[in-house]
Amino acid sequence: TLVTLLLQASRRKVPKCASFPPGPTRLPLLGSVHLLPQQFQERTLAEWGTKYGGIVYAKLFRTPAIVINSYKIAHDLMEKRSGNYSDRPRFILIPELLGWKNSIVHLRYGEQFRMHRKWMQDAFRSKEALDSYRSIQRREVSVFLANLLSTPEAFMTHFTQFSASIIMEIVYGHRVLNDKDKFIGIAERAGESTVTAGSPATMLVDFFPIMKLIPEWCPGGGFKTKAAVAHKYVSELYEVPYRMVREKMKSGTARPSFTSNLLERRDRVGKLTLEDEENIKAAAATVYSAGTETTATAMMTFILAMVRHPSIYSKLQDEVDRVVGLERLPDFEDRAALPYTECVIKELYRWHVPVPLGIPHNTLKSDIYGGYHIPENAMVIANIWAMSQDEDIYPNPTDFNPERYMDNAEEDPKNIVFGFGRRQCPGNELADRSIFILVTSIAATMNITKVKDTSRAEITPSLDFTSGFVSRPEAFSCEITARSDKAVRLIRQMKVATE
Ligand code: HEM
Repeated sequence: TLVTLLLQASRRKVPKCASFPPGPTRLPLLGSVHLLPQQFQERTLAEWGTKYGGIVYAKLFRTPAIVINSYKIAHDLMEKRSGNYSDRPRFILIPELLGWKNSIVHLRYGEQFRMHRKWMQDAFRSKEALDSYRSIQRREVSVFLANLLSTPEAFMTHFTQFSASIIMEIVYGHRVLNDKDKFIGIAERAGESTVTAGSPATMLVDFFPIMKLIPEWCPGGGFKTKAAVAHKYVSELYEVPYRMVREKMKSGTARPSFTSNLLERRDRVGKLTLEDEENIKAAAATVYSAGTETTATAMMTFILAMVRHPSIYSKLQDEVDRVVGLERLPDFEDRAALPYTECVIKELYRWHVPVPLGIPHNTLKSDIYGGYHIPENAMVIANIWAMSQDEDIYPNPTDFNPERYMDNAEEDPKNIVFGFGRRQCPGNELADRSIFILVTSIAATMNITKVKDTSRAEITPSLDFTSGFVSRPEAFSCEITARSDKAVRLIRQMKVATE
Protein backbone atom coordinates (compact mmCIF):
# COMPACT_ATOMS: atom_id res chain seq x y z
CA THR A 1 0.00 0.00 0.00
CA LEU A 2 2.83 2.39 0.77
CA VAL A 3 4.17 1.76 -2.72
CA THR A 4 0.76 2.48 -4.20
CA LEU A 5 0.48 5.74 -2.25
CA LEU A 6 3.92 6.87 -3.36
CA LEU A 7 3.10 6.04 -6.95
CA GLN A 8 -0.12 8.03 -6.69
CA ALA A 9 1.69 11.01 -5.19
CA SER A 10 4.31 11.04 -7.92
CA ARG A 11 1.59 10.78 -10.57
CA ARG A 12 -0.15 13.79 -9.04
CA LYS A 13 3.03 15.87 -9.29
CA VAL A 14 3.54 15.30 -13.00
CA PRO A 15 0.25 14.52 -14.70
CA LYS A 16 0.59 11.62 -17.08
CA CYS A 17 -0.23 13.57 -20.19
CA ALA A 18 1.97 16.57 -19.44
CA SER A 19 5.74 16.59 -19.75
CA PHE A 20 8.14 19.40 -18.99
CA PRO A 21 8.72 21.84 -21.85
CA PRO A 22 11.70 20.87 -24.03
CA GLY A 23 15.11 22.18 -23.05
CA PRO A 24 18.87 21.73 -23.06
CA THR A 25 20.67 18.73 -21.64
CA ARG A 26 20.85 18.49 -17.87
CA LEU A 27 23.74 17.01 -15.94
CA PRO A 28 23.41 15.63 -12.43
CA LEU A 29 24.03 18.40 -9.85
CA LEU A 30 24.85 21.12 -12.40
CA GLY A 31 21.64 20.93 -14.39
CA SER A 32 22.18 23.14 -17.47
CA VAL A 33 24.46 25.80 -15.95
CA HIS A 34 27.52 24.40 -17.75
CA LEU A 35 25.87 25.67 -20.95
CA LEU A 36 25.39 29.22 -19.66
CA PRO A 37 28.21 31.71 -20.29
CA GLN A 38 29.03 34.37 -17.67
CA GLN A 39 28.33 37.21 -20.12
CA PHE A 40 25.23 38.09 -22.17
CA GLN A 41 23.23 35.14 -20.89
CA GLU A 42 20.16 36.54 -22.64
CA ARG A 43 21.72 35.59 -25.99
CA THR A 44 22.27 31.97 -25.00
CA LEU A 45 18.78 31.75 -23.52
CA ALA A 46 17.40 33.17 -26.78
CA GLU A 47 19.29 30.45 -28.71
CA TRP A 48 17.61 27.88 -26.50
CA GLY A 49 14.33 29.49 -27.58
CA THR A 50 15.18 29.09 -31.26
CA LYS A 51 16.11 25.48 -30.68
CA TYR A 52 13.39 24.34 -28.26
CA GLY A 53 10.53 26.87 -28.65
CA GLY A 54 9.07 29.88 -26.80
CA ILE A 55 9.02 28.07 -23.47
CA VAL A 56 12.09 26.15 -22.32
CA TYR A 57 12.71 23.95 -19.30
CA ALA A 58 16.15 23.94 -17.72
CA LYS A 59 17.68 23.27 -14.37
CA LEU A 60 20.02 25.72 -12.68
CA PHE A 61 21.78 23.34 -10.34
CA ARG A 62 18.80 21.83 -8.53
CA THR A 63 16.37 24.67 -9.22
CA PRO A 64 13.83 24.06 -12.00
CA ALA A 65 13.75 27.02 -14.37
CA ILE A 66 11.29 28.03 -17.05
CA VAL A 67 12.77 30.35 -19.67
CA ILE A 68 10.22 32.33 -21.64
CA ASN A 69 11.44 33.82 -24.92
CA SER A 70 8.03 34.63 -26.40
CA TYR A 71 5.99 37.72 -25.55
CA LYS A 72 2.72 35.87 -26.09
CA ILE A 73 3.67 33.17 -23.58
CA ALA A 74 4.93 35.76 -21.06
CA HIS A 75 1.61 37.56 -21.44
CA ASP A 76 -0.45 34.36 -21.11
CA LEU A 77 1.35 33.22 -17.98
CA MET A 78 2.81 36.23 -16.18
CA GLU A 79 -0.05 38.64 -16.92
CA LYS A 80 -3.17 36.53 -17.31
CA ARG A 81 -2.21 34.05 -14.58
CA SER A 82 -0.26 36.57 -12.55
CA GLY A 83 -1.68 35.26 -9.25
CA ASN A 84 0.54 32.21 -9.71
CA TYR A 85 3.53 33.90 -11.34
CA SER A 86 4.25 36.95 -9.17
CA ASP A 87 6.36 35.38 -6.46
CA ARG A 88 10.15 35.77 -6.43
CA PRO A 89 12.61 32.92 -5.94
CA ARG A 90 14.38 32.87 -2.59
CA PHE A 91 17.47 34.98 -3.08
CA ILE A 92 20.19 34.85 -0.46
CA LEU A 93 23.15 36.81 -1.71
CA ILE A 94 21.54 40.21 -2.27
CA PRO A 95 19.00 40.46 0.57
CA GLU A 96 20.82 38.46 3.23
CA LEU A 97 24.54 38.84 2.56
CA LEU A 98 24.63 42.22 0.83
CA GLY A 99 22.14 43.84 3.16
CA TRP A 100 19.24 44.63 0.81
CA LYS A 101 16.82 43.30 3.40
CA ASN A 102 13.09 44.03 3.08
CA SER A 103 13.61 45.27 -0.48
CA ILE A 104 10.49 44.71 -2.59
CA VAL A 105 12.64 43.39 -5.41
CA HIS A 106 13.29 40.21 -3.39
CA LEU A 107 10.14 39.99 -1.29
CA ARG A 108 8.15 36.80 -1.64
CA TYR A 109 4.52 37.16 -2.71
CA GLY A 110 2.62 37.97 0.48
CA GLU A 111 1.50 40.68 2.92
CA GLN A 112 4.80 42.53 3.17
CA PHE A 113 5.15 42.57 -0.62
CA ARG A 114 1.62 43.93 -1.01
CA MET A 115 2.34 46.73 1.46
CA HIS A 116 5.52 47.80 -0.37
CA ARG A 117 3.81 47.49 -3.73
CA LYS A 118 0.98 49.76 -2.57
CA TRP A 119 3.47 52.37 -1.37
CA MET A 120 5.14 52.28 -4.79
CA GLN A 121 1.86 52.40 -6.72
CA ASP A 122 0.63 55.38 -4.70
CA ALA A 123 3.88 57.27 -5.18
CA PHE A 124 4.69 56.40 -8.80
CA ARG A 125 1.55 55.28 -10.57
CA SER A 126 -1.09 57.80 -9.46
CA LYS A 127 -1.57 60.68 -11.88
CA GLU A 128 -1.78 63.16 -9.04
CA ALA A 129 1.58 62.09 -7.59
CA LEU A 130 3.23 61.95 -11.01
CA ASP A 131 1.96 65.42 -11.90
CA SER A 132 3.33 66.79 -8.65
CA TYR A 133 6.86 65.72 -9.74
CA ARG A 134 6.74 67.75 -12.94
CA SER A 135 8.30 70.84 -11.39
CA ILE A 136 11.26 68.77 -10.15
CA GLN A 137 11.66 67.20 -13.60
CA ARG A 138 11.49 70.60 -15.34
CA ARG A 139 14.13 72.03 -13.05
CA GLU A 140 16.43 69.05 -13.50
CA VAL A 141 16.03 69.29 -17.28
CA SER A 142 17.28 72.87 -17.13
CA VAL A 143 20.24 71.83 -14.94
CA PHE A 144 20.93 68.98 -17.36
CA LEU A 145 20.85 71.21 -20.45
CA ALA A 146 23.14 73.78 -18.80
CA ASN A 147 25.58 70.98 -17.88
CA LEU A 148 25.42 69.70 -21.43
CA LEU A 149 26.29 73.15 -22.77
CA SER A 150 29.36 73.43 -20.57
CA THR A 151 30.68 69.83 -20.74
CA PRO A 152 28.93 68.04 -23.63
CA GLU A 153 31.47 65.21 -23.67
CA ALA A 154 30.31 64.17 -20.17
CA PHE A 155 26.73 63.50 -21.34
CA MET A 156 26.68 60.07 -19.72
CA THR A 157 27.46 61.53 -16.28
CA HIS A 158 24.82 64.24 -16.80
CA PHE A 159 22.14 61.62 -17.50
CA THR A 160 23.02 59.81 -14.29
CA GLN A 161 22.96 63.05 -12.32
CA PHE A 162 19.59 63.92 -13.87
CA SER A 163 17.86 60.70 -12.87
CA ALA A 164 19.62 60.48 -9.50
CA SER A 165 18.61 64.05 -8.58
CA ILE A 166 14.96 63.53 -9.46
CA ILE A 167 14.71 60.36 -7.42
CA MET A 168 16.66 61.81 -4.44
CA GLU A 169 14.25 64.68 -4.24
CA ILE A 170 11.10 62.58 -4.65
CA VAL A 171 12.26 59.93 -2.19
CA TYR A 172 14.02 62.00 0.48
CA GLY A 173 13.10 65.62 -0.34
CA HIS A 174 16.81 66.24 -0.80
CA ARG A 175 17.85 68.65 -3.51
CA VAL A 176 21.08 67.71 -5.28
CA LEU A 177 23.18 70.76 -6.14
CA ASN A 178 26.16 69.16 -7.89
CA ASP A 179 27.81 65.87 -8.75
CA LYS A 180 29.75 65.89 -5.45
CA ASP A 181 26.56 65.42 -3.47
CA LYS A 182 27.11 63.34 -0.32
CA PHE A 183 23.97 61.23 -0.68
CA ILE A 184 24.56 60.48 -4.35
CA GLY A 185 28.07 59.32 -3.37
CA ILE A 186 26.61 56.95 -0.79
CA ALA A 187 24.09 55.55 -3.27
CA GLU A 188 26.73 55.06 -5.96
CA ARG A 189 29.02 53.18 -3.59
CA ALA A 190 26.12 50.92 -2.57
CA GLY A 191 25.20 50.27 -6.21
CA GLU A 192 28.75 49.63 -7.41
CA SER A 193 29.67 47.32 -4.55
CA THR A 194 26.43 45.37 -5.06
CA VAL A 195 27.33 44.80 -8.71
CA THR A 196 30.89 43.73 -7.79
CA ALA A 197 29.74 41.35 -5.08
CA GLY A 198 26.80 40.06 -7.12
CA SER A 199 28.69 38.66 -10.13
CA PRO A 200 27.35 35.39 -11.57
CA ALA A 201 30.06 33.31 -9.85
CA THR A 202 29.11 34.53 -6.40
CA MET A 203 25.44 33.99 -7.17
CA LEU A 204 26.13 30.30 -6.53
CA VAL A 205 25.09 30.85 -2.96
CA ASP A 206 21.56 31.48 -4.20
CA PHE A 207 21.43 27.96 -5.51
CA PHE A 208 23.37 26.37 -2.65
CA PRO A 209 22.08 28.13 0.48
CA ILE A 210 24.41 26.03 2.61
CA MET A 211 27.34 28.06 1.22
CA LYS A 212 26.38 31.02 3.35
CA LEU A 213 27.67 29.08 6.34
CA ILE A 214 31.18 28.76 4.86
CA PRO A 215 33.53 31.06 6.82
CA GLU A 216 35.25 33.87 4.89
CA TRP A 217 38.73 32.35 5.29
CA CYS A 218 37.77 28.95 3.85
CA PRO A 219 38.39 28.09 0.19
CA GLY A 220 35.23 29.10 -1.67
CA GLY A 221 34.32 31.62 1.01
CA GLY A 222 35.95 34.60 -0.77
CA PHE A 223 32.61 35.91 -1.98
CA LYS A 224 31.86 36.78 1.62
CA THR A 225 34.64 39.38 1.76
CA LYS A 226 33.14 41.28 -1.18
CA ALA A 227 29.68 40.83 0.31
CA ALA A 228 30.84 42.35 3.60
CA VAL A 229 32.09 45.48 1.82
CA ALA A 230 28.80 45.84 -0.05
CA HIS A 231 26.86 45.26 3.16
CA LYS A 232 28.58 48.22 4.81
CA TYR A 233 27.74 50.56 1.91
CA VAL A 234 24.18 49.31 1.55
CA SER A 235 23.59 49.89 5.29
CA GLU A 236 24.89 53.41 4.83
CA LEU A 237 22.38 53.96 2.02
CA TYR A 238 19.55 52.60 4.18
CA GLU A 239 20.50 54.70 7.22
CA VAL A 240 22.07 58.05 6.31
CA PRO A 241 19.43 59.68 4.07
CA TYR A 242 16.68 58.23 6.27
CA ARG A 243 18.16 59.84 9.39
CA MET A 244 18.45 63.13 7.52
CA VAL A 245 14.71 63.04 6.78
CA ARG A 246 13.87 62.18 10.43
CA GLU A 247 15.97 65.04 11.73
CA LYS A 248 14.50 67.54 9.29
CA MET A 249 11.00 66.39 10.20
CA LYS A 250 11.77 66.99 13.86
CA SER A 251 13.01 70.49 13.15
CA GLY A 252 10.09 71.18 10.81
CA THR A 253 12.33 71.74 7.77
CA ALA A 254 11.64 68.53 5.82
CA ARG A 255 10.29 68.87 2.29
CA PRO A 256 7.42 66.47 1.60
CA SER A 257 8.80 63.24 0.16
CA PHE A 258 8.09 59.52 -0.27
CA THR A 259 9.87 58.84 3.04
CA SER A 260 8.33 61.71 5.02
CA ASN A 261 4.82 60.83 3.76
CA LEU A 262 5.17 57.21 4.89
CA LEU A 263 6.52 58.30 8.27
CA GLU A 264 3.74 60.82 8.77
CA ARG A 265 1.07 58.27 7.88
CA ARG A 266 2.50 55.87 10.49
CA ASP A 267 2.82 58.63 13.08
CA ARG A 268 -0.83 59.55 12.55
CA VAL A 269 -2.12 56.04 13.25
CA GLY A 270 -0.01 55.54 16.37
CA LYS A 271 3.48 54.53 17.22
CA LEU A 272 6.07 54.01 14.54
CA THR A 273 7.55 50.57 15.17
CA LEU A 274 11.10 49.50 14.46
CA GLU A 275 9.69 47.16 11.83
CA ASP A 276 7.92 50.07 10.11
CA GLU A 277 11.18 51.94 10.05
CA GLU A 278 13.04 49.01 8.52
CA ASN A 279 10.41 48.72 5.80
CA ILE A 280 10.42 52.42 4.98
CA LYS A 281 14.23 52.58 4.81
CA ALA A 282 14.25 49.59 2.45
CA ALA A 283 11.54 50.97 0.19
CA ALA A 284 13.31 54.33 -0.16
CA ALA A 285 16.73 52.81 -0.87
CA THR A 286 15.21 50.39 -3.39
CA VAL A 287 13.46 53.11 -5.39
CA TYR A 288 16.73 55.00 -5.66
CA SER A 289 18.76 52.02 -6.80
CA ALA A 290 16.11 50.62 -9.17
CA GLY A 291 15.32 53.92 -10.83
CA THR A 292 18.60 55.71 -11.45
CA GLU A 293 20.76 53.61 -13.73
CA THR A 294 17.85 52.19 -15.72
CA THR A 295 16.54 55.62 -16.75
CA ALA A 296 20.05 56.94 -17.50
CA THR A 297 20.73 53.84 -19.62
CA ALA A 298 17.67 54.42 -21.79
CA MET A 299 18.88 57.98 -22.44
CA MET A 300 22.38 56.83 -23.39
CA THR A 301 20.76 54.50 -25.90
CA PHE A 302 18.79 57.45 -27.28
CA ILE A 303 21.98 59.43 -27.95
CA LEU A 304 23.67 56.40 -29.52
CA ALA A 305 20.68 55.84 -31.82
CA MET A 306 20.56 59.50 -32.83
CA VAL A 307 24.29 59.71 -33.63
CA ARG A 308 23.92 56.68 -35.85
CA HIS A 309 20.67 57.87 -37.49
CA PRO A 310 20.94 61.60 -38.31
CA SER A 311 17.86 61.62 -40.56
CA ILE A 312 15.68 60.28 -37.72
CA TYR A 313 17.07 62.95 -35.40
CA SER A 314 16.24 65.75 -37.86
CA LYS A 315 12.73 64.39 -38.32
CA LEU A 316 12.33 64.38 -34.54
CA GLN A 317 13.64 67.96 -34.33
CA ASP A 318 11.25 69.05 -37.11
CA GLU A 319 8.26 67.67 -35.23
CA VAL A 320 9.31 69.25 -31.94
CA ASP A 321 9.95 72.63 -33.66
CA ARG A 322 6.61 72.52 -35.47
CA VAL A 323 4.59 71.76 -32.34
CA VAL A 324 6.52 73.64 -29.66
CA GLY A 325 7.81 76.57 -31.74
CA LEU A 326 11.14 78.27 -31.13
CA GLU A 327 10.08 80.62 -28.33
CA ARG A 328 9.94 78.14 -25.46
CA LEU A 329 11.16 74.69 -24.43
CA PRO A 330 8.95 71.57 -24.67
CA ASP A 331 6.64 70.69 -21.78
CA PHE A 332 4.67 67.65 -20.66
CA GLU A 333 1.43 68.99 -22.17
CA ASP A 334 2.97 68.83 -25.66
CA ARG A 335 3.14 65.05 -25.65
CA ALA A 336 -0.22 64.26 -27.24
CA ALA A 337 0.69 66.41 -30.26
CA LEU A 338 4.02 64.64 -30.90
CA PRO A 339 3.26 61.24 -32.51
CA TYR A 340 6.64 60.78 -34.18
CA THR A 341 8.47 61.57 -30.93
CA GLU A 342 6.31 58.91 -29.26
CA CYS A 343 7.48 56.37 -31.83
CA VAL A 344 11.14 57.34 -31.29
CA ILE A 345 10.70 56.76 -27.54
CA LYS A 346 9.08 53.35 -28.11
CA GLU A 347 11.91 52.38 -30.41
CA LEU A 348 14.66 53.45 -28.01
CA TYR A 349 13.20 51.17 -25.34
CA ARG A 350 13.08 48.24 -27.76
CA TRP A 351 16.24 48.68 -29.82
CA HIS A 352 18.37 48.08 -26.76
CA VAL A 353 16.42 47.03 -23.65
CA PRO A 354 17.95 48.33 -20.38
CA VAL A 355 17.18 45.21 -18.29
CA PRO A 356 17.61 42.24 -20.67
CA LEU A 357 16.46 39.42 -18.37
CA GLY A 358 14.19 41.37 -16.01
CA ILE A 359 14.10 39.93 -12.50
CA PRO A 360 13.13 36.25 -12.15
CA HIS A 361 9.64 35.34 -10.94
CA ASN A 362 8.69 32.10 -9.20
CA THR A 363 5.68 29.82 -9.52
CA LEU A 364 3.55 29.29 -6.42
CA LYS A 365 1.75 26.21 -7.76
CA SER A 366 2.33 23.80 -10.60
CA ASP A 367 0.55 24.66 -13.83
CA ILE A 368 -0.20 23.33 -17.31
CA TYR A 369 0.46 25.45 -20.37
CA GLY A 370 0.23 24.34 -24.00
CA GLY A 371 0.17 20.75 -22.76
CA TYR A 372 3.39 21.24 -20.80
CA HIS A 373 3.84 20.77 -17.09
CA ILE A 374 5.27 23.74 -15.20
CA PRO A 375 6.39 22.70 -11.72
CA GLU A 376 5.69 24.61 -8.54
CA ASN A 377 8.55 26.68 -7.14
CA ALA A 378 10.14 27.02 -10.57
CA MET A 379 12.22 30.09 -11.37
CA VAL A 380 10.58 31.91 -14.28
CA ILE A 381 12.99 33.92 -16.41
CA ALA A 382 11.39 36.26 -18.95
CA ASN A 383 13.92 36.95 -21.68
CA ILE A 384 12.93 40.55 -22.37
CA TRP A 385 15.82 40.97 -24.78
CA ALA A 386 14.69 38.01 -26.92
CA MET A 387 11.14 39.39 -27.04
CA SER A 388 12.39 42.83 -28.10
CA GLN A 389 14.33 41.20 -30.97
CA ASP A 390 11.57 38.81 -32.07
CA GLU A 391 11.28 39.06 -35.87
CA ASP A 392 7.66 37.95 -35.80
CA ILE A 393 6.69 40.99 -33.72
CA TYR A 394 9.33 43.45 -34.95
CA PRO A 395 10.52 42.70 -38.51
CA ASN A 396 14.22 43.57 -38.99
CA PRO A 397 14.63 43.95 -35.26
CA THR A 398 18.18 45.33 -35.30
CA ASP A 399 17.06 48.38 -37.35
CA PHE A 400 16.23 51.52 -35.39
CA ASN A 401 12.94 52.26 -37.09
CA PRO A 402 10.40 54.47 -35.24
CA GLU A 403 7.97 54.27 -38.17
CA ARG A 404 7.21 50.65 -37.26
CA TYR A 405 4.82 51.96 -34.57
CA MET A 406 2.92 54.41 -36.78
CA ASP A 407 -0.83 53.64 -36.56
CA ASN A 408 0.02 51.29 -33.67
CA ALA A 409 1.13 48.70 -36.20
CA GLU A 410 3.55 46.88 -33.89
CA GLU A 411 3.37 45.91 -30.20
CA ASP A 412 4.23 48.76 -27.81
CA PRO A 413 7.61 47.76 -26.31
CA LYS A 414 6.57 49.40 -23.04
CA ASN A 415 4.48 46.24 -22.49
CA ILE A 416 7.71 44.24 -22.56
CA VAL A 417 10.69 46.22 -21.26
CA PHE A 418 9.22 46.92 -17.81
CA GLY A 419 8.45 43.29 -17.01
CA PHE A 420 5.16 41.58 -16.29
CA GLY A 421 2.08 41.18 -14.13
CA ARG A 422 2.00 42.19 -10.50
CA ARG A 423 5.77 42.60 -10.56
CA GLN A 424 5.83 44.97 -13.52
CA CYS A 425 8.13 47.92 -12.85
CA PRO A 426 6.23 50.39 -10.62
CA GLY A 427 8.50 53.22 -11.82
CA ASN A 428 7.60 52.83 -15.52
CA GLU A 429 5.50 56.00 -15.73
CA LEU A 430 8.03 58.14 -13.90
CA ALA A 431 10.83 56.85 -16.12
CA ASP A 432 8.75 57.38 -19.25
CA ARG A 433 7.91 60.96 -18.34
CA SER A 434 11.57 61.73 -17.56
CA ILE A 435 12.60 60.23 -20.88
CA PHE A 436 9.94 62.19 -22.78
CA ILE A 437 10.97 65.54 -21.34
CA LEU A 438 14.68 64.87 -21.91
CA VAL A 439 14.27 63.61 -25.48
CA THR A 440 12.19 66.61 -26.53
CA SER A 441 14.33 69.17 -24.67
CA ILE A 442 17.52 67.81 -26.24
CA ALA A 443 15.92 67.77 -29.70
CA ALA A 444 14.75 71.37 -29.27
CA THR A 445 18.13 72.76 -28.23
CA MET A 446 21.01 70.52 -29.35
CA ASN A 447 22.54 69.07 -32.48
CA ILE A 448 24.08 65.63 -32.15
CA THR A 449 26.66 64.56 -34.72
CA LYS A 450 29.50 62.10 -35.18
CA VAL A 451 33.01 63.11 -34.11
CA LYS A 452 35.62 63.36 -36.85
CA ASP A 453 39.08 61.83 -36.89
CA THR A 454 42.25 63.72 -37.91
CA SER A 455 41.47 63.26 -41.61
CA ARG A 456 37.96 64.71 -40.97
CA ALA A 457 36.29 61.34 -41.56
CA GLU A 458 33.23 60.73 -39.40
CA ILE A 459 33.50 58.06 -36.70
CA THR A 460 30.36 55.98 -36.20
CA PRO A 461 30.14 54.71 -32.61
CA SER A 462 29.97 50.94 -32.39
CA LEU A 463 27.04 48.94 -31.07
CA ASP A 464 28.76 47.62 -27.97
CA PHE A 465 26.87 47.17 -24.75
CA THR A 466 27.87 46.14 -21.26
CA SER A 467 26.76 42.75 -20.00
CA GLY A 468 24.86 42.57 -16.72
CA PHE A 469 21.58 43.06 -14.94
CA VAL A 470 21.39 46.56 -16.45
CA SER A 471 23.02 46.68 -19.90
CA ARG A 472 24.05 50.09 -21.22
CA PRO A 473 26.01 51.30 -24.26
CA GLU A 474 29.80 51.16 -23.78
CA ALA A 475 31.27 54.67 -23.52
CA PHE A 476 31.28 56.39 -26.94
CA SER A 477 32.00 59.87 -28.28
CA CYS A 478 29.83 62.28 -30.22
CA GLU A 479 29.54 66.04 -30.79
CA ILE A 480 26.73 67.74 -28.92
CA THR A 481 26.40 71.47 -29.68
CA ALA A 482 23.71 74.11 -29.14
CA ARG A 483 21.43 74.51 -32.15
CA SER A 484 21.43 78.33 -31.93
CA ASP A 485 22.11 81.32 -29.70
CA LYS A 486 18.41 81.42 -29.08
CA ALA A 487 18.48 77.84 -27.74
CA VAL A 488 21.27 78.87 -25.34
CA ARG A 489 19.20 81.84 -24.14
CA LEU A 490 16.15 79.63 -23.59
CA ILE A 491 18.21 77.20 -21.49
CA ARG A 492 19.58 80.06 -19.35
CA GLN A 493 16.10 81.58 -18.91
CA MET A 494 14.60 78.21 -17.96
CA LYS A 495 17.37 77.65 -15.42
CA VAL A 496 16.64 80.98 -13.72
CA ALA A 497 12.85 80.44 -13.87
CA THR A 498 12.95 76.97 -12.31
CA GLU A 499 15.55 77.62 -9.62
C1 HEM B 1 13.76 52.90 -18.25
C2 HEM B 1 13.71 52.71 -16.95
C3 HEM B 1 13.35 51.42 -16.25
C4 HEM B 1 13.32 50.12 -16.74
C5 HEM B 1 13.62 49.63 -18.15
C6 HEM B 1 12.89 49.27 -15.64
C7 HEM B 1 12.71 47.89 -15.76
C8 HEM B 1 12.29 47.07 -14.73
C9 HEM B 1 12.09 45.64 -14.84
C10 HEM B 1 12.27 44.82 -16.12
C11 HEM B 1 11.68 45.17 -13.64
C12 HEM B 1 11.34 43.71 -13.27
C13 HEM B 1 9.86 43.49 -13.47
C14 HEM B 1 9.43 42.04 -13.26
O1 HEM B 1 9.84 41.41 -12.28
O2 HEM B 1 8.63 41.52 -14.08
C15 HEM B 1 11.64 46.31 -12.74
C16 HEM B 1 11.27 46.23 -11.40
C17 HEM B 1 11.27 47.32 -10.54
N1 HEM B 1 11.51 48.65 -10.88
FE1 HEM B 1 12.01 49.36 -12.71
N2 HEM B 1 12.69 50.03 -14.53
C18 HEM B 1 12.95 51.35 -14.85
C19 HEM B 1 12.83 52.45 -14.02
C20 HEM B 1 12.42 52.41 -12.70
C21 HEM B 1 12.19 53.57 -11.86
C22 HEM B 1 12.33 55.03 -12.31
C23 HEM B 1 11.84 53.10 -10.61
C24 HEM B 1 11.47 53.86 -9.36
C25 HEM B 1 10.72 54.90 -9.31
C26 HEM B 1 11.82 51.64 -10.69
C27 HEM B 1 11.51 50.79 -9.64
C28 HEM B 1 11.39 49.41 -9.74
C29 HEM B 1 11.06 48.53 -8.61
C30 HEM B 1 10.83 48.97 -7.16
C31 HEM B 1 10.99 47.22 -9.11
C32 HEM B 1 10.66 45.92 -8.34
C33 HEM B 1 9.16 45.66 -8.41
C34 HEM B 1 8.70 44.40 -7.69
O3 HEM B 1 9.51 43.52 -7.37
O4 HEM B 1 7.47 44.27 -7.46
N3 HEM B 1 12.18 51.26 -11.97
N4 HEM B 1 11.99 47.45 -13.42
